[in-house]
Amino acid sequence: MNAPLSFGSDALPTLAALLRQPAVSRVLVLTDSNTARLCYPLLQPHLPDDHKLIEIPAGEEHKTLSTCENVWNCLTEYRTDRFGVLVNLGGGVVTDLGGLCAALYKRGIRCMQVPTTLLAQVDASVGGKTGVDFQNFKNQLGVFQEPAGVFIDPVFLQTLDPRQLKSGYAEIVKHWLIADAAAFEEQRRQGMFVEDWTPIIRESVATKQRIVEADPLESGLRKILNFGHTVGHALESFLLGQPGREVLHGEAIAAGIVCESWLAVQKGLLSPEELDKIETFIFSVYEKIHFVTFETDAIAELALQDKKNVGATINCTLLQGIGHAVYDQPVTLAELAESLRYYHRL
Ligand SMILES: NC(=O)c1ccc[n+]([C@@H]2O[C@H](COP(=O)([O-])OP(=O)(O)OC[C@H]3O[C@@H](n4cnc5c(N)ncnc54)[C@H](O)[C@@H]3O)[C@@H](O)[C@H]2O)c1
Ligand SMILES: O=C(O)C(=O)C[C@@H](O)[C@H](O)[C@H](O)COP(=O)(O)O
Ligand SMILES: [Zn+2]
Repeated sequence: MNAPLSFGSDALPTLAALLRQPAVSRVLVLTDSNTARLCYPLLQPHLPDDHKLIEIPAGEEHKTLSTCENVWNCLTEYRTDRFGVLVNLGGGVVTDLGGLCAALYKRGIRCMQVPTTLLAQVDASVGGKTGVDFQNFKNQLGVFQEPAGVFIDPVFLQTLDPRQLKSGYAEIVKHWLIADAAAFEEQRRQGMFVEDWTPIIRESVATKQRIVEADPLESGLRKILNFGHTVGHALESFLLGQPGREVLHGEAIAAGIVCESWLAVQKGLLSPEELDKIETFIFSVYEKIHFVTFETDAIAELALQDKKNVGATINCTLLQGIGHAVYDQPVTLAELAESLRYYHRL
């Protein structure tokens, strides 16, 4: 079941009321170095006076087990008991990592997600996937654990830089492509022009919640939420830890969307005209990610660690027409590498 979700200007007051209940022994707030500065001042008036702060460095490179250890050190030093509540205030790195820290500390304490990036508001804070990267493989360690609540207030987006907004937008586009052809068509016609994110966030969250509700542990249908991620994660992993070449999660997923749409055309699931619409739209928003052709095999091989695989079979989620996705579509390493070469040539 999806966690209770509170949206808009009600979100933080609702959180405040929950944190003041007697069943909460202590409130701990997890931030990264940016959200400590830019988002905590908005949350602070809603917190009990005796809350404690835990800060981690910002960035995907810190989404690791060693950062978790620092968080667990702090929880332990503050003598947090099982009735402590961890409030994760940040983007997807903080909500994923904080979710995992809460799930494992003393076999599980409650956490509340307060997402502060567009990406975390429409995707990462919803659905209970927690995790950290390991050996640069994305979310290699993690558990499914729903938070005690999700509190989405678009006010946090006011300080977010445009590159981060675009990164989050990729997951919105993914939701349209797998489940809402009409919304994709509307955005395609007007370009990425958004005056008010609020209705778009609401819609996107509702799409994700519907899918998660049907298959919370990803035994089937939920795999459609992973569209763009077989290639996208491989690309993100490949570039992670190469100074100056790192890309944001959503940027990698935008590239993955193009590659996997091309794969769908090869399998006769998507028409060339639909592929053209998708890639024209993607390139109207995102710059091309640079790699050289001789790197394509190495990038493709990283997909051997994808969580949708069974044994040596790489299972992709592909579009069967815009607005509809099918999961467990086997693809070969050679096909994945070819899709990257197609992207490279565009
Ligand atoms: N669990 C899931 O279902 C799920 C879904 C999608 C993505 N993810 C994960 O989410 C992560 C990406 O999340 P992200 O894009 O939010 O990145 P992020 O958490 O790194 O945040 C991006 C940057 O924005 C800063 N920031 C956060 N809120 C801000 C604000 N309001 N104003 C100014 N700066 C702010 C952060 O400090 C960081 O520097 C990836 O690790 C990805 O794997 C998880
Ligand atoms: O919620 C899901 O399910 C997703 O796949 C959403 C993705 O956008 C997200 O990036 C997720 O973290 C990927 O999960 P993984 O299982 O491929 O690590
Ligand atoms: Zn994603």
